[in-house]
Amino acid sequence: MSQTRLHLTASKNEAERIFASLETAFEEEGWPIAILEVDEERDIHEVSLYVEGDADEAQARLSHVLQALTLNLAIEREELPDIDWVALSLEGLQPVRAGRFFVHGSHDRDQRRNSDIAIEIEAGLAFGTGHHGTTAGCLEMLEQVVNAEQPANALDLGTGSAVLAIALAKLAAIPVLATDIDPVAVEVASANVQLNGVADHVETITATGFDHPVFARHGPFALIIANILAGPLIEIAPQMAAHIRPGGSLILSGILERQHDSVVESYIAQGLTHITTLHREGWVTIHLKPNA
Ligand SMILES: C[S@@+](CC[C@H](N)C(=O)[O-])C[C@H]1O[C@@H](n2cnc3c(N)ncnc32)[C@H](O)[C@@H]1O
Repeated sequence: MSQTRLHLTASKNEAERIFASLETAFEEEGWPIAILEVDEERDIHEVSLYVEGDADEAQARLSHVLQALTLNLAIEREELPDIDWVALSLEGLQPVRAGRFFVHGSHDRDQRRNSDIAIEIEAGLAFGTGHHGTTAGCLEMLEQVVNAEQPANALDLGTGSAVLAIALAKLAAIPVLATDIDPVAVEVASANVQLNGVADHVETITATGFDHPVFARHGPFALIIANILAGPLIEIAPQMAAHIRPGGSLILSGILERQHDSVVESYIAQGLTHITTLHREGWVTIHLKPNA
C-alpha cells in the first residue's frame, strides 16, 4: 500500500512530547512514528508519521495534536511511492563490527570473515542495524556476559530488528524470547530471525513490557537485555526484577549518560547490584545482577 509521510522538525523536548501524544492519537491505526536526530548540537529533531490510508484526516489530527500542545510547527507532507523500503533503508548502510559480531546488509556478505559471528539485518522500519551506540554497546556487553555466564535462556525486550536476539541465538544457541511494542518491528524481527537461520531458537511476539500471556510460559530468564529508553526502563524495573533468575544478568541500554544514575538507583531499589557500565557515543549500557 502507498504511504504518505507527515513530518516536522522540533527540539528534542518538543519531539518527545509530540511523539507521546501521537502514540495516543494514532493508537488504533498502529502507523509507524519515528524521531530522527538530525542535529543534536543545534537540537533539531525530525518527527515522521507514516500514514497508510486517509492522509488528510491524519494531517488534521496531527494539527490538532500540535494545537493541544500549543506548538506552532509546520507540517510537511510527502507522498511516498510504492518502493522497496528494505532496499532503500539499506542503501549506504555500512557494516559494523562489535566484539565478534559483524552486522551487515545483504550487499556486504562478502566482507564476512571466518571468525565473525555474522548477523544479516534488513532494518526496514525497525530500529537496530548495529550502528547506534546503544545497539553496539549491547552487542559488546552481551558477548562478555554470555561467555562468562553461559545463560540457559534470554529475553530481548524491545527487539526492533531482532539484532540482539539473533546475536544471542548465534552465540549461545539458547531459547530467546524477542518482544516489541511495535507490530511493524515484530514483522521485521521475525523476517530477520528466519533470514539468519535462528527461528528454532527465537520466538518473536508483540508485547508492551511484560504485559503478555507468553510470560506465564517463559521465564524467569537467565539474561534479560532491554535497549529501550530510560523512562520505560525505570517504569518496568519491578517486573524486570521479578523475571530475572537468581544469579542471572540484566543488560539495559537506550540510556543517556545523564540518566545513568537514576536508572541504576531504580534497579538497586528492586534488589539488584550494579556490576559495570559501558559508554558509547553519549549513551550507556548497564550490567546489573540480582543480589545473592
Ligand atoms: C532503541 S530500539 C532497540 C532495538 C534493538 N533491540 C537494538 O538494540 O538495536 C527500542 C525498541 O524497543 C521498543 N519498545 C519501546 N518500549 C517498549 C516496551 N515498553 N515494551 C516493548 N518494546 C518496547 C521500540 O518499539 C523499539 O523497537
